[in-house]
Formats: sequence, structure tokens, C-alpha cells
Amino acid sequence: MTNMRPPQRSKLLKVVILGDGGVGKSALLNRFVSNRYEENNFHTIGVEFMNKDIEVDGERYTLQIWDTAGQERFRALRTPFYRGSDICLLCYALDDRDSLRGLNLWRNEFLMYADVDADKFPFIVVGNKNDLPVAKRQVTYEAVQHWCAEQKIASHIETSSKAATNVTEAFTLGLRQWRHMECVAESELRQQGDTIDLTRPIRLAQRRICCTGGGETADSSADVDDAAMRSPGTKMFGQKRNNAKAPKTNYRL
Ligand SMILES: Nc1nc2c(ncn2[C@@H]2O[C@H](COP(=O)(O)OP(=O)(O)OP(=O)(O)O)[C@@H](O)[C@H]2O)c(=O)[nH]1
Repeated sequence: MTNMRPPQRSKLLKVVILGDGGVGKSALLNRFVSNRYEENNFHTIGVEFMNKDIEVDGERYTLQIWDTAGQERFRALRTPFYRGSDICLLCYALDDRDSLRGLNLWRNEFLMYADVDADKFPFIVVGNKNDLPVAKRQVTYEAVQHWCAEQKIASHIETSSKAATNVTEAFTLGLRQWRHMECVAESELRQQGDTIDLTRPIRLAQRRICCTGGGETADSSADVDDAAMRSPGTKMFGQKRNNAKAPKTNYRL
């Protein structure tokens, strides 16, 4: 009789990608999941998601990655999908300094609708389009590091979906940051010993239930959300991009 180990189950984690319109969120997702890149992408309208299996440090994960519309007019369509997230990628483009300034707003919007604790949530800051020549660069690595330090965000990486640089690494960074936060949360729980404080929300459990699609959601988006969860690869909304560079979001107006 052989001593067969049961197959290791992978953890399902929900990842949300946020950032101004045109910074390259969809390109990042497509490069990561399908290893494809298109110069003239569609605008995302609302949200779409894709699943990707990945192994990091001997652990298997299924990432359910939600790509969101960066334009302000789609705010009401995207925000209901933030709840239950485990990891958030905040994206800017290296040739667009406004997109870095926009990260404050994206982070705040996420915190409000995902209802998570800012200091205990794994945010990863992703600077896309680092294949562009230095002359086109409007955002320095140091400026972003400075912003990250102010926000107490530990993880920042520059990527190129076009040149396939650091794309898998960005998601891996997110996973490692998530695991770090989980370890901290677990050790805090252990330190509390046998005492269970029923007045405090148990974030970890809530997140896990939500991201498997079985969580209770109070808002009316729950049906849409659940339907989407059951059909991976769903493109929920889409609109043809007329110009190669997306129009700027009016988020800040
Ligand atoms: N040079 C370069 N261009 C990129 C890269 N990624 C995306 N682009 C360009 O940027 C355009 C916009 O990319 P998208 O992925 O659609 O941007 P988005 O952030 O999803 O935009 P919205 O859906 O409007 O929120 C693409 O059509 C590409 O032309 C990259 O890594 N390098």
C-alpha cells in the first residue's frame, strides 16, 4: 500500500486592481493570466474578473482577480465589488504623474467600500509601463517610495505588461504581504489567549466567507456578485477603447 498524501488544497483569495483609467490595469491582468498583451485595449466598464492558480513558497493559491473601471463615471458599478477582498493592487502609470496623485483617492475609496482596517490590509503599489523611455517618465521611484512610507505601505514594484516585466512578481508580492498580515493577525489572536472579544469584528473569517461567494452582503449588488463568482473569466461590462491612450479619469474633479 502506498502512503499517498491527500492533494493539497489551494486557498482562494480575492484580489482587486485599482487605479486611474489607462494606467494599464487590464493589461496587467491579461499578461498575468493569459500572458497576452494588446496595444489597443477596451475600456473596462464596471468590473471583470479572471482566476489564476499560482504556487508561492510551497503553498497553492487560486487568485480571483477583479479588474475595475478607472473612470469616475463607473464608480457606482465597481465599488460594490470591493467587499471581501484579500489583496489590493493600487496602480499608477510611470508616464502619468496625476495617476500617482490619484492613488490617495483610490486607497480611500477602497477602504470605505471594502470596510477594512488600513494598517492591516495588504496594499501593493504597482507602477506600470516601465518599458517606456526615461524621457517619458513623470514619476520617480523615490517619489512613490515616499508616498508609500507616508501611507505605511510596504510593497512597491514597477512593472511592464508590454515587456512582461515583474508582472507575476507583483502578484507574488501581494501574496507574501497578505500572508505576513495573516501571521500578524493570528499571533494577535493567540496573544489574546482564550478570551474572545465579541465586540470586535473578526475580519479574517469574514473575508474568507465573502471571497468564496458564500458571504452575506447587505447591498443590492450581492446577486450580481454571486452570479459573477460562479462563472470565472466573466467580463461583466466592456466598451471599445477608441484611442490607444485612455482618456483621463475625471475622478479628481
Ligand atoms: N508602454 C506600455 N503601455 C501600456 C502598458 N500597459 C498598458 N499600456 C497601454 O495603456 C493602454 C491602457 O491600458 P489598459 O490596461 O486598458 O488600462 P486600464 O487601466 O485597464 O484602463 P480602464 O479600463 O479605462 O480603467 C493600453 O491600451 C496600452 O496601449 C505597458 O506596460 N507599457
